[in-house]
Amino acid sequence: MTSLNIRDLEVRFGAFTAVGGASFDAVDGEVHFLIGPNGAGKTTCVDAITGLVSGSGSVRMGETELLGRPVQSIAKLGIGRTFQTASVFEQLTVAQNLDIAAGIHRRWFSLLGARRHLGGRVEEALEQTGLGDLQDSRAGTLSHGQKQWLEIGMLIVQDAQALMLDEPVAGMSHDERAATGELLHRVKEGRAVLVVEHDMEFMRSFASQVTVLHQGTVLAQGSVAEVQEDPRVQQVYLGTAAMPEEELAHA
Ligand SMILES: Nc1ncnc2c1ncn2[C@@H]1O[C@H](COP(=O)(O)OP(=O)(O)OP(=O)(O)O)[C@@H](O)[C@H]1O
Repeated sequence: MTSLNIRDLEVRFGAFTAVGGASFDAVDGEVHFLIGPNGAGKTTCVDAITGLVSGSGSVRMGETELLGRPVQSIAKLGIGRTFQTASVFEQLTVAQNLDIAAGIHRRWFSLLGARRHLGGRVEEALEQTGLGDLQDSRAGTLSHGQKQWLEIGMLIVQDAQALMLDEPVAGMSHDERAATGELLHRVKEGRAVLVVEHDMEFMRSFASQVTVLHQGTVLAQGSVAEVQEDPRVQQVYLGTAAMPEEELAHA
């Protein structure tokens, strides 16, 4: 069972404290949303978990402490991450992108050559992401949403045990958002999924657990209903221009 346990996480940039002692758990079987107004420290938390910035406190995956390890070491331990802008090889096909992510060591000309038998994890990723019909399409021809799914597939083939997704549905159509939410619920089995998100409708529809950050600290945690009913959460969102008007109506 994969469990990410974040305790008293603190990240400073010079004299400024971006994350001031945040604690929360992301466990497998749940899609855990990290929400909060602009500048709350969401991305900085993920940066600290994945080793991009230094932090103090503790981030454990099982018994393993992640803080203090370099980025590559954390990735090798099975912490995968996507960014808002998908980074896929646009000239290569969907299957070739997955092959490369899976670390199949072959010469480039053989990667670019004729179709061959796909590995089991690649097949699994194609099935989970729903990209099976597009496996021979160049990644550059995919829609924005499909590229994000391919990136998630690339984490699946790397056998990532914990997925950190930074605003995965930004710029997606309504249908792509729904498909992404369903994808996250497929991949959450056996994996911890942590989603940084501003889209409150998406969060309400697909969050198993929610942590609300505000000014670098945890304001509230719980189910969607619990955090929505929390007066402190309502105050933070109603007292800020960080959410679009239609979202304020729901907050
Ligand atoms: N490298 C850095 N140097 C200095 N300050 C930083 C750095 N990175 C982030 N910050 C500051 O830390 C705070 C938290 O930023 P962070 O990006 O984590 O917030 P966020 O909740 O992800 O916001 P958003 O939703 O707008 O992306 C912000 O005030 C930001 O300006």
